[in-house]
Amino acid sequence: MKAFQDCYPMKYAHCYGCGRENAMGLQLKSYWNGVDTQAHFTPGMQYSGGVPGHVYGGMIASLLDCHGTASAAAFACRERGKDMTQEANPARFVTVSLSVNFKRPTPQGVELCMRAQLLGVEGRKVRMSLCLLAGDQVCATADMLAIELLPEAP
Ligand SMILES: CCCCCCCCCCCCCCCC(=O)SCCNC(=O)CCNC(=O)[C@H](O)C(C)(C)COP(=O)(O)OP(=O)(O)OC[C@H]1O[C@@H](n2cnc3c(N)ncnc32)[C@H](O)[C@@H]1OP(=O)(O)O
Repeated sequence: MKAFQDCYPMKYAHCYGCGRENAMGLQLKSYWNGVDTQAHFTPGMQYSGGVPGHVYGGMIASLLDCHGTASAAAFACRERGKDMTQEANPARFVTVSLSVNFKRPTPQGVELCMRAQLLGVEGRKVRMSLCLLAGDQVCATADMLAIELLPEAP
């Protein structure tokens, strides 16, 4: 299965969180999970929060952010009757609003799962509900608004 981020043109493949061309980055990969989307990632021990054994909150926000923008593009393509993974130049989205609710400490040393659910597409706007799980425990939830970038001038 092709990851959403692997569909970004080379020019947009350098994001710290999800760019496949960023060797120092996280290289997050997002996929369909039925009608929703998901991604998995195990943060290294350097992403410790203040409490030993707990993941840094900024890392949690980054994982939700990058999974969210990729999901926004996939959801928007689907709403338009297209398959993002088959598009040569798919829609490109950026985050304008991300509100994270840290519900419980996120443990280090385990694979985390990020999920996104579409709430609605309105023109260039995609609203989503996201969550981050460790095993079956929801550690964080988020509301996100992503906006589609206008097509580049030739
Ligand atoms: C920058 C990178 C480029 C490359 C992209 C490549 C993409 C493929 C790689 C993806 C990689 C993933 C990356 C990880 C996720 C990030 O971290 S993205 C980086 C963080 N986000 C940003 O830097 C976004 C900064 N903001 C912007 O660039 C511009 O405000 C935007 C979003 C392009 C919109 O500007 P615009 O095209 O001039 O549109 P504008 O008319 O201002 O707004 C359109 C609509 O959005 C609404 N809106 C705009 N901003 C907001 C806001 N902050 N809150 C609420 N509503 C808003 C407006 O009210 C308007 O609504 P309507 O009036 O249509 O109802």
